[in-house]
Amino acid sequence: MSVQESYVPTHPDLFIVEFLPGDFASRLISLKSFEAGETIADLSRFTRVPHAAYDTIQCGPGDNIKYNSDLVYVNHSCEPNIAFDFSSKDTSRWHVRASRPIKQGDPLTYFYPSTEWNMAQPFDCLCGSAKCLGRVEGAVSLSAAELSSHGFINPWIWTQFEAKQN
Ligand SMILES: C[S@@+](CC[C@H](N)C(=O)[O-])C[C@H]1O[C@@H](n2cnc3c(N)ncnc32)[C@H](O)[C@@H]1O
Repeated sequence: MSVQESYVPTHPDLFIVEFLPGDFASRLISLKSFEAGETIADLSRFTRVPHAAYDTIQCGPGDNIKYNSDLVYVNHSCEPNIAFDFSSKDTSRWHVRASRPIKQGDPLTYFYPSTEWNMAQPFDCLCGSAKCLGRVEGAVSLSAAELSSHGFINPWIWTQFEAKQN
């Protein structure tokens, strides 16, 4: 059975996965409109995993989680429309929110270096934005200006960045 055939939506009221041919070409589409700053979903389904992979997200240094949800299909964009916020010490407050207005039918994207310090699977970005950085390897390879011009960045990434400077 293919991934598509065995797919069971985790948030059928919020998202739909658009399965596209090619490696890692699928994407997550919003079924609703959101205002900038609006919370879209909590991240309560996550589980911690020991190693970073293409389908994990970093919530702290050496701290990787699996979403266990459709959110794994959110692609990177250098001009993203959502943000994953791991800034609270209380994990029940971790959430994903709209970083700019989102219309029903828009693909959902976030800026991967906002959570990924050093990515397990770097790639050449196809986001098509005028602000595109090209190669996406994680925050470790970005300058302060590059890091600060693509929306929200998780505080622990800034902490790593400052440590690297010193
Ligand atoms: C967690 S997956 C996202 C869902 C993925 N598109 C899929 O079909 O499974 C992350 C992978 O998607 C691909 N990807 C995500 N955003 C991309 C982008 N802007 N340009 C090119 N590839 C991207 C990369 O291969 C990346 O390692």
